Amino acid sequence: MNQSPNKNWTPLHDQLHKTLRQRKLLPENQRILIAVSGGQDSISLTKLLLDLQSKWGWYLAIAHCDHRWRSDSEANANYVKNLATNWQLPFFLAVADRVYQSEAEARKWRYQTLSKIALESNCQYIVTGHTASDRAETLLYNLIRGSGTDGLQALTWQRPLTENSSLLLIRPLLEITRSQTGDFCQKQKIGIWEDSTNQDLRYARNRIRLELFPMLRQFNPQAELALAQTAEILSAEVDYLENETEKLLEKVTRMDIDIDNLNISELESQQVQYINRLVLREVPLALQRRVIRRILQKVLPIHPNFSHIEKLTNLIDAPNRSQTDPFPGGAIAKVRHPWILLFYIGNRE
Ligand SMILES: Nc1ncnc2c1ncn2[C@@H]1O[C@H](COP(=O)(O)OP(=O)(O)OP(=O)(O)O)[C@@H](O)[C@H]1O
Repeated sequence: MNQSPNKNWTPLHDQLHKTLRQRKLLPENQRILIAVSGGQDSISLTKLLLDLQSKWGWYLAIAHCDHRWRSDSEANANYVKNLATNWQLPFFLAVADRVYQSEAEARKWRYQTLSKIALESNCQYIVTGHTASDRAETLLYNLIRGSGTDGLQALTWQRPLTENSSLLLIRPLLEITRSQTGDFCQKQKIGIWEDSTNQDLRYARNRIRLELFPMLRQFNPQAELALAQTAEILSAEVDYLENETEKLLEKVTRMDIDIDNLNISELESQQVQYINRLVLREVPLALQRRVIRRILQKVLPIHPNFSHIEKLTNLIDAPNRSQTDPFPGGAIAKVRHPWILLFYIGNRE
């Protein structure tokens, strides 16, 4: 890219410009709401987008959510407000009506609030400052908790935020590390609001960042980037597999074989999910497991784990009349060639 006349232009500007162009994340002339916490990542994102604004013709605005969690929450909000004023950007503040008990609850409120502000101000995009470092940490965290490959996708470039509107959440900094945003703020002489809870080792995420990652860097100084790239590769693979699973699921559960001769009166009070073993036998194990997991998600009262999925997958090749011991919630699966019959009580949907 040609050198910009802006003397503060940096390689990070070039990198983001390239990412936006290649991935088509934020098209020209769109209205964009930037979620700004006041930390180095979202501040860097705001400054970078502001500097790129004239090239892309965007409308930009800032939103900050005050969770009222910390004693300095209001000062934090004022800090972001002043920044918006200095940069001549419209500013929206939302203050939580109550103090949410868990991080998950607070996050839910934040995304709902940001969506509302975006819709009211006619913005089609909300952008956040999630970085490659966040992606690497999420990947590790999910890996340790055994979330399977879907959890390993770990933060995607974009996702829809609401069901009935086209509002999108975009994370443009997923190839930029936290140390890069730190350097950027320092060199651009932009102050940041340090969130004191980021140092609190009672939070698992902080321990991963402050204790685990320094160790991992001893094995590979680029550990964060390596993990973030792995998340990127897995993300595309999971998308592909999920598409295939969706198509297969329809075939596997379609009732196009005569089932009249199956004696299922023994469990009349229960519901039955039919699973076509002949179709499943023709596909790779990776897809068998995915289809089985999707069926169990619908039927079990809890999230199916590895052993639940294996138990049912094993019936694909098991002798006729084999059956499993009960799953949580009492569901039982029986083989009645060519079907697996999964008897269960109630329905999660
Ligand atoms: N209080 C806030 N107000 C506005 N935006 C925020 C706020 N907190 C976080 N964000 C946005 O979310 C991004 C990620 O922040 P952070 O990692 O602290 O949140 P998280 O809750 O861990 O992430 P996630 O939202 O993915 O669960 C920030 O870069 C910023 O864009």
